[in-house]
Amino acid sequence: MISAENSTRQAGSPVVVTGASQRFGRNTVLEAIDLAVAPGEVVALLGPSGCGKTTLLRLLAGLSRPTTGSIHIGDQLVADASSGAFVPPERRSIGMVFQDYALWPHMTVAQNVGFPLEMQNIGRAERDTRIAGALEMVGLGHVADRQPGTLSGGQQQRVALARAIVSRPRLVLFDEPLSNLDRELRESLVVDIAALLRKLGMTAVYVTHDHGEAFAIADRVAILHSGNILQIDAPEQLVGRPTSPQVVDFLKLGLVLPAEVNNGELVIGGGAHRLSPPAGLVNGSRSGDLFLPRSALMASGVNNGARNGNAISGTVVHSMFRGDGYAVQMRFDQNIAIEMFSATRLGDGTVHDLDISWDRAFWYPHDTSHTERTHNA
Ligand SMILES: Nc1ncnc2c1ncn2[C@@H]1O[C@H](COP(=O)(O)OP(=O)(O)OP(=O)(O)O)[C@@H](O)[C@H]1O
Repeated sequence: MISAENSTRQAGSPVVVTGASQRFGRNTVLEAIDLAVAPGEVVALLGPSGCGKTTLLRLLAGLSRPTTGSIHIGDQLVADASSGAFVPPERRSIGMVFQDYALWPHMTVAQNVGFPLEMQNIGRAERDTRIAGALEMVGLGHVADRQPGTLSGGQQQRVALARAIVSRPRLVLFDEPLSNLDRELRESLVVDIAALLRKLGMTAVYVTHDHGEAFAIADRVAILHSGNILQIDAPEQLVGRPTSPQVVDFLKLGLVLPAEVNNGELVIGGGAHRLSPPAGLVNGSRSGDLFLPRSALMASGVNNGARNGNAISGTVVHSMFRGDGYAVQMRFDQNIAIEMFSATRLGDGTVHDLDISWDRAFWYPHDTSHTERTHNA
């Protein structure tokens, strides 16, 4: 159990990234990223493999230089592509926690945790007090004299966390820190890390590809896709008001159906489905993506062949028992499927109508003259 009850609250620094891009040869991995992290704020970078999360973290750490743009940590300009200014990692006052713990096996836990303080030439007595304090905070005061190799994975990651915070850095960076741990341990440790960061008021950037982890730890989550930040918002806002179909798709929030608008009707899949949206939802555009969150869809029974503009029919791929009901995979088109919850098993291959609550639907117009997404609430 991590405890921060006796620590003094300290504020981390703000971080401002302006127009930062990263190119490797002809490959642009990050495109003109703007990101502002407030003092004491925890921001998660969430996105699929290869979207540029670690690359952005490495820029913040000073492990690589941006091709364009600049980065401030607090008042310090730590990287600026146009002037060539660059502050190396050891002079940025940052703590880092990696996926593989990166502890020194030949040192004791206390020596590992005290290493950043030694680098800062902090005297022995002060060092010992701070090491003991940091180990206490991560609930590992009793293993100070052990070697990391004799500890469990979860304990080793707590040692790495103690080492990252012991020198009271301005910013703590996490790169998929829980990926090597089993699910139960991940869930408990993420809650503990979040509590510790909040107690200490530390600014943190946390890279993960796990939605649950990002939502549990972050004040705001940035969704990265192909080197761009698609949306950065509080978890509730991301789920409740996604600003693009890509965000919906990545977070698996429901059904995204590309549609043409014809005489007020939404024509989907070349006419396979025809829906009658309420006035105002599609707002005069000719085509777009209709987003129906799971909460906007309710199974209303086996389709009887009749056309209903307020329901969409899908074919059950399979129903899987999940203890409190069934996870049902439904297919609407060759490439469009979602997983839904049903209290009863729905027969494989049967066609069901899903009633649409239009007040929960979103519309993302394709037409450039209608770039705002609309929501019918
Ligand atoms: N030093 C490098 N030279 C060339 N390409 C690189 C270099 N570092 C990263 N890349 C490329 O940049 C892209 C983004 O990599 P990055 O590690 O930032 O992704 P990520 O989102 O962290 O992915 P993952 O979740 O798999 O770690 C990848 O296509 C990767 O191959």
